Amino acid sequence: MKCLRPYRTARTLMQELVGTSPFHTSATLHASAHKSSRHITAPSSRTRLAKDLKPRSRGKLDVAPRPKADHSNPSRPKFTRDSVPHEGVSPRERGPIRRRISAEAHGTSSRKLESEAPLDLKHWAARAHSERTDKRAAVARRYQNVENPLQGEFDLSTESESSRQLPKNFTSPPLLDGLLASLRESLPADARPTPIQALSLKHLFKERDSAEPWRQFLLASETGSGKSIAYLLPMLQDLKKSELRDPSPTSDPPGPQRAINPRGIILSPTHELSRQLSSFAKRLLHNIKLRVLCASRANMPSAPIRNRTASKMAGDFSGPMGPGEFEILKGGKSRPVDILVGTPMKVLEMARGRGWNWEERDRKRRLAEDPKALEETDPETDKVAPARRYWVDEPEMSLAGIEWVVVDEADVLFDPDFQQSTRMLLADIAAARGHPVSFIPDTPLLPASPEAPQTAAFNYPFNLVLTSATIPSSLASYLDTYHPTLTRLASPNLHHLPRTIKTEYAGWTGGNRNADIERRVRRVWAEDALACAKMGLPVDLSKVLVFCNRRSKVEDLSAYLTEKGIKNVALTGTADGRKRGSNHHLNGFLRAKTTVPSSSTSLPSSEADVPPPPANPSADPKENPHVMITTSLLSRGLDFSPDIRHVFIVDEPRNMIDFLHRAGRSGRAGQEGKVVVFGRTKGRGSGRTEAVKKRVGALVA
Ligand SMILES: Nc1ncnc2c1ncn2[C@@H]1O[C@H](COP(=O)(O)OP(=O)(O)OP(=O)(O)O)[C@@H](O)[C@H]1O
Repeated sequence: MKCLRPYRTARTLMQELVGTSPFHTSATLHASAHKSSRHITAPSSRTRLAKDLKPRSRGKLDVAPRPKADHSNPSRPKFTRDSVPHEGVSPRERGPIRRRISAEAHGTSSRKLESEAPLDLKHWAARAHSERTDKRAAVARRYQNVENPLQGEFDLSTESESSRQLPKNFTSPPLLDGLLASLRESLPADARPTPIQALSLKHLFKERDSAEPWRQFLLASETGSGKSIAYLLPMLQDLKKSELRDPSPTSDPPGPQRAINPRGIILSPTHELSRQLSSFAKRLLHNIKLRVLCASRANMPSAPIRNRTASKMAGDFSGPMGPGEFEILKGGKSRPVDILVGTPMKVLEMARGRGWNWEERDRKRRLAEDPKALEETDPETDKVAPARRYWVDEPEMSLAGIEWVVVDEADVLFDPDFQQSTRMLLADIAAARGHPVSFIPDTPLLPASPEAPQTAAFNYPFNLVLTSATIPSSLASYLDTYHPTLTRLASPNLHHLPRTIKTEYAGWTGGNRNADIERRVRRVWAEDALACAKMGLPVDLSKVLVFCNRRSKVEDLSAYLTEKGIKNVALTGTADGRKRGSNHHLNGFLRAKTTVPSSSTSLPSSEADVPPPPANPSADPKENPHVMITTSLLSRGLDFSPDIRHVFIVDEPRNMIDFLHRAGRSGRAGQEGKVVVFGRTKGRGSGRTEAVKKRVGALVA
């Protein structure tokens, strides 16, 4: 008799066909959730925030005291949630008393009375209120047990008495009149130094000590807290003062004379940030007349040009160039430069000569394309074929006069992608100033062995200022080893979200994710329109910044929103707009030069005062893009317009450092902002969202 085939489930059938189970058992789900949360909870030392900044040796740490709540400030957001629902009396206070009296009068239990009470509007409101508060208390209890990644961070008990006596305004110590005037033009009239600026005023303005002329500082404070002013003011003031002391130095700086001889350099990770910083520095300098140059792509191409002949390359340098003058290649206009702003690679290119690393880059490129390409031997000489020869231009910048170096976004510029060029440049400057420091290219940035930390210290012959909103453990241990005398200045809110940023979570519906994002954008605009209509103000729709993890996702979402009639700007590393020498591709999203955040908003006193809303074509999202979609490229340092009140994080943040920087593009300088984190709230992947929620919850100040 023919034997019956055993009963096979759909699962086993599929397993046989595809070789693995396509279904998720609870075990595999758990494993995948565990794997994904491990991805977030066990970051490497590069992506893990440092637990403290206490120097292990001679360096100092100064943490600004926590500012006291200023209730008199009208710009402070007023939270009306949980306000008492009726007649100004809390139902929590009233409820039990009424119940007690009634229970006594009737001789019954309060529980019974409560259930029998008629459900009028007041009771309903009281019950809704207590349900809400209970729910919030439950959520708070849930997050109480979350391990705070920053526990023990910046123990304020170590704060010295003197750190409480921080300058309360920008005149103390006196800034140069011209600098103070420019600063006042750039900030609101009632602006006071932020904690990091107060620390800078206290520590960075000290007169140079002949015994220790060069100092090293770390400025660490949350995003949007004014670090740029904290380092620009002391640097600009010092450079101006030294110029006033010695207007025409008789002796040129040592070393070869070059077209530009800056006295200060600001390094940043992107061209966009360099341009914004240089234009901000220009605004601060227009009264004291120092000169700033941004070394951006506008000045010269930065990629190797393969079919470039030597004569064409030489042609770029037509025109006379004298010491202290810089021949702008396109304009042909020469001008002296005091401060240069640029990326480390760009500045190295100017200091070493264009093309200095092209041979090596070409070799690496060819090796990446075909590992055997460079092994081929030349049949005539029987030698390994050499890499292609490139023209190396004359260096056009001298590093010998540099007195200040600022490394903005230090955690990026000391991460593996940038650290080699950053350290190479610092070593070049030290060598040009006659005090070489040891630098071995290709060595990874690792702390030296504990036995020899002091011998490894870098004593650079210039003032060095490092700034960042996040200090990863790897950077903290590097600084301990190589910069033992570094003075660390930190704000009390470091490694937390700015207080003005609220977080919100949005669940995917399970359908098209792009459609979910579109719906959310439209909801933001509907809320804005309603709020404006209520106040009788012209419609002012928020701009939304959307962060994705991958370029393909940026392009896909951009195409979808365009199809749905939402104009947007999609910006990835290879975007054409980035190749121009300006920030025009970010127009409408970056803080405008003339925009000064107002600390007090005056509202119309009555409806009769409300002027008719003017037609503003730029406020129409169909005319003007109100959505920018990008990757982490634009998450660093850029000062976005206060119109950006919403940041959407649509892909799970890679780590909390990334999250803090992305979220920090809104809610800058005390403005309100909201970060909306998308994730799965049910089913597969919801564990990952829960892990992100916990991590983000720990960052809320
Ligand atoms: N004391 C102040 N009062 C009011 N506004 C200020 C003050 N200091 C700076 N600002 C404004 O705050 C905004 C953010 O400043 P800035 O870009 O320097 O922040 P940041 O700390 O460098 O941020 P990030 O970490 O994102 O780079 C700027 O528009 C600046 O003009």
